[in-house]
Amino acid sequence: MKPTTMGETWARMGSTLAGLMFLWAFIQQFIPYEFRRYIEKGINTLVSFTYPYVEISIHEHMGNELKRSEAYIAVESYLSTNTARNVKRLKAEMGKNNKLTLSMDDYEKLTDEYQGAKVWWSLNKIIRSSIGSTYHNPEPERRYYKLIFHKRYRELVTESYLEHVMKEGKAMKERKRQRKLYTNSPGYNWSSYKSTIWSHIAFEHPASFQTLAMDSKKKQEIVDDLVAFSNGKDYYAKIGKAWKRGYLLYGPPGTGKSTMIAAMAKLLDYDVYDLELTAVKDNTELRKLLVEVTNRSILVIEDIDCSLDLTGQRNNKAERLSKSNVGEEIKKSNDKEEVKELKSNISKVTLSGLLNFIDGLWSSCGEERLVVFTTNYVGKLDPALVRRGRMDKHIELSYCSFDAFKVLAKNYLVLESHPLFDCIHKLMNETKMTPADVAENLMPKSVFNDAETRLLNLIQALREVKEETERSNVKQNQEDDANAISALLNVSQTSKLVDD
Ligand SMILES: Nc1ncnc2c1ncn2[C@@H]1O[C@H](COP(=O)(O)OP(=O)(O)OP(=O)(O)O)[C@@H](O)[C@H]1O
Ligand SMILES: [Mg+2]
Repeated sequence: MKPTTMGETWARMGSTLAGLMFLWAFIQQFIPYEFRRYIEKGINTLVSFTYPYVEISIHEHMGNELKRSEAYIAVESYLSTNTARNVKRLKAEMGKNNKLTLSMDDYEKLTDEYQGAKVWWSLNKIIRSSIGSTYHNPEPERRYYKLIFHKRYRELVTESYLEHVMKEGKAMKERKRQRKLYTNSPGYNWSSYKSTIWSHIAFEHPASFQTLAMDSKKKQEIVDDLVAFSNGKDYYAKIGKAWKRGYLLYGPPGTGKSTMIAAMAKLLDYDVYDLELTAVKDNTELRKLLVEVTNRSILVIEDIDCSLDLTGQRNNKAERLSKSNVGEEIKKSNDKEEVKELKSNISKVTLSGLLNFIDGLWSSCGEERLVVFTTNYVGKLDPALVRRGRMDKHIELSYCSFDAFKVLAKNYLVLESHPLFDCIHKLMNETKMTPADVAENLMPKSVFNDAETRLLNLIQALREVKEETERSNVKQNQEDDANAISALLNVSQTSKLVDD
């Protein structure tokens, strides 16, 4: 690619055209309408005769498509290769390994050569005027690339060059890809200036399946399942199933559910979309969000039991107001702003709306996607939500086993074995401690903490948990005995009354 040499030509052509337009605007008011149509038609024919160039536009969004066009994304990465050298105004974005990826800025142009043919690319935008735009909520912008080439290269460009651009662009995008963590913001005004309703940051979570503490056989089974899924394009097409898979991760807090999601993303090199369901207004907004999710990604809904009420109406997470309370509050309130805020607390995301995306007709949009739900209380979930086909694989993450402890010891202490391991093994069979708590005890608490001190800390903590469990078991037994005795006494008193 070479820097544009067309600059002056464009400028000259622009001013000539502007002059002609002005002249035409002036004289057309003296010409009757019928003649004007003929003249305009004639001018168009003349221009197409004399203007030897062909133009192709590639829009970021086609028609009513909600997703960014794949062709646009491919052109963007194809042109980014030599952009840094050839273009003066650039946009920078964080790429792989903390390196900046550069692409051309709006209204920049550059020249490319392909098999002896010269072509010109430019990045333009259309600002659509809409009612109600303000400084904070400006007009929506629609970007598009324009490709210009001489008509004698029409065949070469349409049949070979564009294919080359698509292929190279997609390959470059994949090479430079930095994994991203996306999230949705509450009450987002999606018609505004941003082209996407997800916000993202670079995703560089250090967790991997090597560092994940769990039963090694179970871990291998999950890894095999994930790898088979990511290589399963042809298989899924053959059996007529959308190329996606659902995982339900359940278990007590601190057992590694979120850590496993990070490990999954690292293993498959996928992006993560962390969907905060309580921030989604209704099913329409949910649909807009989900069609924007890119391929090769994991859609995550954490704590699904807290996000969605199983009657179909969303629960307000934590202490938010319940629907009936909101209704009461709205009636009482005189403040318009407060009423607006209270109304926005009423959500309309339904269970059926969510299910429709997981395996309804909408699920077929996009491919190579994992859907992961996490919960602490698997029993609370609606069977419809977690049945196979929706959540294909159910994975229980539980308290730390000795096998899992060995992984943590390797991660935190770089130890494969130690004489204290036997004692820990025995205590772990008798107690329940989460991997998060085990990991915390293995962390250095000062610079002088060696591996042995940290193992002793863990033993101490395990003993405390064991004693606490025993104490609460004794208390529970005493309560049970007391309840049984009072029940017996009640029965004997009743029978005495009956006898009397
Ligand atoms: N199985 C595990 N392997 C390695 N580290 C773990 C594991 N489980 C927990 N941890 C450690 O404990 C911390 C908390 O774990 P994590 O956030 O994955 O738990 P969680 O199951 O998602 O909990 P919650 O249900 O509260 O969301 C992690 O940062 C990690 O360091
Ligand atoms: Mg979690």
